[in-house]
Amino acid sequence: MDLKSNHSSPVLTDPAPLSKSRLGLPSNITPCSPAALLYSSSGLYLTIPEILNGKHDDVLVNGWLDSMIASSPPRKKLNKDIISESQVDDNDAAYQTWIINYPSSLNSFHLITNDAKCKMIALFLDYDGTLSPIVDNPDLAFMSSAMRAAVKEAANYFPTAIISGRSCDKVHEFVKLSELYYAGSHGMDIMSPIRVSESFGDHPDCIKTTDRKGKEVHLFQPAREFLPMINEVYKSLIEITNNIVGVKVENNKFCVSVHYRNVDKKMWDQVGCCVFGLLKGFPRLRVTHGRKVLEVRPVIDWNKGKAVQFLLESLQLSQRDDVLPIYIGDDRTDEDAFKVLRESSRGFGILVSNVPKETNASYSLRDPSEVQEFLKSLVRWKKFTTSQTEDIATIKI
Ligand SMILES: O=P(O)(O)OC[C@H]1O[C@H](O[C@H]2O[C@H](CO)[C@@H](O)[C@H](O)[C@H]2O)[C@H](O)[C@@H](O)[C@@H]1O
Repeated sequence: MDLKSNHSSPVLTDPAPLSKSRLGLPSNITPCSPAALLYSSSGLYLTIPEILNGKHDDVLVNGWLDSMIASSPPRKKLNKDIISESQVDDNDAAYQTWIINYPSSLNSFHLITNDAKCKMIALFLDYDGTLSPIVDNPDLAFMSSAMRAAVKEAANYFPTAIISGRSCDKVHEFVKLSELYYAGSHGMDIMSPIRVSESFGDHPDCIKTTDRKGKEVHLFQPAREFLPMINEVYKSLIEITNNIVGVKVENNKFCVSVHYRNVDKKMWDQVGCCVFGLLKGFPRLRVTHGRKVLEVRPVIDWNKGKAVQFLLESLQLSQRDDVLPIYIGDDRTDEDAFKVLRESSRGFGILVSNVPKETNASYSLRDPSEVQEFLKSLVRWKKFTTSQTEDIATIKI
């Protein structure tokens, strides 16, 4: 990736913003009744009752509503009283088949360390669902102190970055570790060390600033020009979803999350209608699906995968054959990072999931507690191999 040769903003040349195909809708259908949706990027001319009166026909429901449902698999029920034995068996059988292709990185730890022999591991960690368990209230997605200790210890041995959909500030508030690198807003807000190499240093979206400790750093914000638009959309979304019980709209600086986890399933189409309807007036914004969340973000060619490449370059690790990047994440947006690693044949992704999912990751872990165990195992292995190397060096002397 070379941004130096092209100093334009990484905005997609053909954004195809919110086309019907992008929404998964056939060409003869608009997401919501056109008469009901009169938005412009500078103002909103629609009241909630109008949206609620909009027709939600089958085709509409089979479009983004299906995506909303598909991206929100139910949490696995462990209580056998609630689901039948045969269902439990079916689910387990599907998982057991899936895990053959995406083995547990705890059970296949020897394969991973074999790969990592004589290499420097670079760790990339997603936050929600990876370092902290998924909870109903996004404001309460705290990380346990045991997990914090495991990440801190890992960062002592491997360059470690958090790449999250949340704003940098918010994820830093949760993680509270200054020894890490942070990429917020799905990688659209990166604070990285000052580079010796110039390939990003003089990019117009990359400025020099100081971090919380007063240290000089580079701040890379490829979507900076979208800030006023994102704020406008954030305010409008709060307003138009106001009547839908359980909706939560979260400002993540360069993107907005619209959560429907606590919304009655019957109302999900109305959440979708509000979001996709509003965005008809903002062709430079698009929606991606997360775990019971619609994420509104700029149509720019930037994602968590690009953020991984950017950080590897910033840390001057991208040209080295002896670096093994490992990315751990649970969400659809993490797939961009898994894909980058898979396609470059450098390192690999680990998907955090206890249900079978289509993925570009190579390994899996069931939940954040297994992530914690994996990080601790990596550190134990690293300490052991380092002490062995030191022993050999001592014998030679
Ligand atoms: O990239 P991530 O760090 O995984 O962030 C993705 C989104 O995570 C958060 O939402 C998710 O976790 C919440 C807390 O467990 C949960 O309530 C919600 O349903 C999940 O979608 C966060 O609130 C979003 O802003 C992030 O974009």
